[in-house]
Amino acid sequence: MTLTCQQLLQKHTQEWQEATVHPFLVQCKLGTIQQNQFNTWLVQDYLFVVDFTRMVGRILANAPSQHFDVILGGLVALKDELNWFKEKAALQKLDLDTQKQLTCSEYCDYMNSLAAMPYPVQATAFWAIELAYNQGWQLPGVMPEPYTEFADRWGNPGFTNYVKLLEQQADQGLQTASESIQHQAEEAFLKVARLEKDFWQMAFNAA
Ligand SMILES: Cc1ncc(CO)c(N)n1
Repeated sequence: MTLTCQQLLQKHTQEWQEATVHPFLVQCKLGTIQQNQFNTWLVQDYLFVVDFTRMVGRILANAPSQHFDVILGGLVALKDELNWFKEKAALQKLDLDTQKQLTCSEYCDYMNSLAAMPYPVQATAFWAIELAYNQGWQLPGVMPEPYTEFADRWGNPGFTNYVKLLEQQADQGLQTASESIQHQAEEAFLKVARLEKDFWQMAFNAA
């Protein structure tokens, strides 16, 4: 039996719900999130995306060449995203040269540790990380200013489509993977879900 991304979502609905539905996002939607909470998220997510970009670069190096198109598209989007984060931080006079909080640090360490894992595990984690933000920012519905563009960055239809392509690539990798590798992919999915939940809570705690 081969594992698929959809099976992971069906098997672990509770964990995935906790990864993608959080008071932080609800309060962005309501416009009641505190500036301190939002700014903490902004700075820590920039630091996250720096290490995420490194992870995607390493995944590209392991991927079959048929997967390059989607991954290179992702890297181009990350080039834009990193510059966008810097602009947003500058507008709020936030210092990006800041220490990672513990949860951010744990997430980045985990992404670094994926370097030693087989490609299907990496591709599954990559898909899960992007899906978490795609669904997380999309589920609450249209957000008020100044959060509209944040929700749109990860919730827009083009991003949804990109995540579907990542899913196809992960599924393709899993199709020929051993049971042991499929098990590692499931563990990676659950680890990402837990770290996503903790990341929202980390920012929320800044109140
Ligand atoms: C914590 C976190 N997860 C996922 C993404 C999506 O890239 C992000 N920017 N930050």
